[in-house]
Amino acid sequence: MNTRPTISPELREWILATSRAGHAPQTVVELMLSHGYDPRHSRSSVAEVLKVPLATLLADTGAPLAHRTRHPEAPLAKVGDREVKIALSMDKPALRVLDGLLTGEECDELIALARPRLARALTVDESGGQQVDQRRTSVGMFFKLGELPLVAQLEQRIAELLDIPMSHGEGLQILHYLPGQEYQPHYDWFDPGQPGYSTITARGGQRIASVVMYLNTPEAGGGTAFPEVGLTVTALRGSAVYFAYESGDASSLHAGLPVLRGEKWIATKWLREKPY
Ligand SMILES: O=C(O)CCC(=O)C(=O)O
Ligand SMILES: [Fe+2]
Repeated sequence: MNTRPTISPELREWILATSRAGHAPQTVVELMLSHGYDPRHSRSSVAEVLKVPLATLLADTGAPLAHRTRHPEAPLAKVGDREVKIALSMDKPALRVLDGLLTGEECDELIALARPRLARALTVDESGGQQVDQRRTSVGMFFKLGELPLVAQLEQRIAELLDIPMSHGEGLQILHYLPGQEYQPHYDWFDPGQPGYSTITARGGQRIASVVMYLNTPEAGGGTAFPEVGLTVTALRGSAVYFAYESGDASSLHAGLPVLRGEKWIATKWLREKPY
């Protein structure tokens, strides 16, 4: 019996390109599964094209492996052509302040790209739908994953810094706050007890970490507060706060404090445990 998989030229090309982009063979398998490919076919195709032993790829089933982020270590992390400063580290919640994650020009360009597309920011409601929420009064928009070269470049930088495939990221969200606007204390992870939990996590699973990037420096106010640990991260153009919250860490409660003067622009990247 011929046990070699039938692999279309397109699929072969995609597997090679995905591997060249830095994804491990197992991740390529997971990506295929998330696109609806049959588990056995995914595994045998990746083994064949990337010339890795079939036994090194998980025999399993269709359920992609849960992934964790790596917390960057002080003092510096080199990612591509950037040197990011780890200005502050905290264990609980697992948190890092990342200085110089973006250049000033990148911040300005993101704002310019997002500005014409802003609408009132929503939150996820109990059943997994989107809702207007009094706790969140900013306006915002989402870029699709890799939608523009700058967006893709930033997503690649975050993926490398946190050692998690780009495919685990939700689309980049841009938020704009004016004086008085805020995002009241909340968790970014989804409560397993809420009715819409299985709908919200059907794609990508649970959220495991967030990166909030500051695209400008508000004149006053607008920091990100972590009230459980008495920490406020200053919103400074080009810097970011990364925090992770495995198994729904309650210490990751946080808030976008009201802007007092000026305005505030952020880009938020949420990461999931599985390809999203
Ligand atoms: O505005 C901030 O500083 C925090 C934003 C935030 O918590 C979020 O986008 O989930
Ligand atoms: Fe948040």
